[in-house]
Amino acid sequence: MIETLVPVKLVVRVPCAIIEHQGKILAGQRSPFLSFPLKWEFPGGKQEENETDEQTLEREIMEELGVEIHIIDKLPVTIIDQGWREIILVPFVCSLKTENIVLTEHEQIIWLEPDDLQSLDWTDGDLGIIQNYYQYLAVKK
Ligand SMILES: Nc1nc2c([nH]c(=O)n2[C@@H]2O[C@H](COP(=O)(O)OP(=O)(O)OP(=O)(O)O)[C@@H](O)[C@H]2O)c(=O)[nH]1
Repeated sequence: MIETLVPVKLVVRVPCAIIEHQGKILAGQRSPFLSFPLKWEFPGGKQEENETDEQTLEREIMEELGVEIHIIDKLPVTIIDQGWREIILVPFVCSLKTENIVLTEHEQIIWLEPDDLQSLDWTDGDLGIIQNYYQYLAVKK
């Protein structure tokens, strides 16, 4: 019998928020000291045990931006295969329930018109999320 060792791949589920406010969308720039330094992302983070996607998102947004959000819609997931791990990005369209943003992790944030989102240097996978968001907006019209 031939035995082979099948490497186990880490799977990380990451709910993230496309936050709409006054016609603009929030993008966050990652810290220079973390993975994907200075890349742009939709705020969010890794799911913890026994959390729903929505609970993770509300917790992460409170931790990272200090605000509460309304979750409006869920967009298709995007999977990023990094070889050693797979990141399942779960994007939600959201609005702000409270508005006083205090940054605890991001280098900076920026509010952009939807059409301008593609001008930033996003983390892998986020351009797919942006395309899905455009389709969502087109159907909503
Ligand atoms: N929140 C968020 N994370 C994203 C996006 N795109 C993307 O690839 N990611 C990746 O998903 C993971 C989110 O985990 P995290 O927010 O806890 O960040 P982290 O730096 O502690 O994670 P890491 O050091 O394990 O990479 C990161 O590796 C991040 O780079 C995105 O749009 N939003």
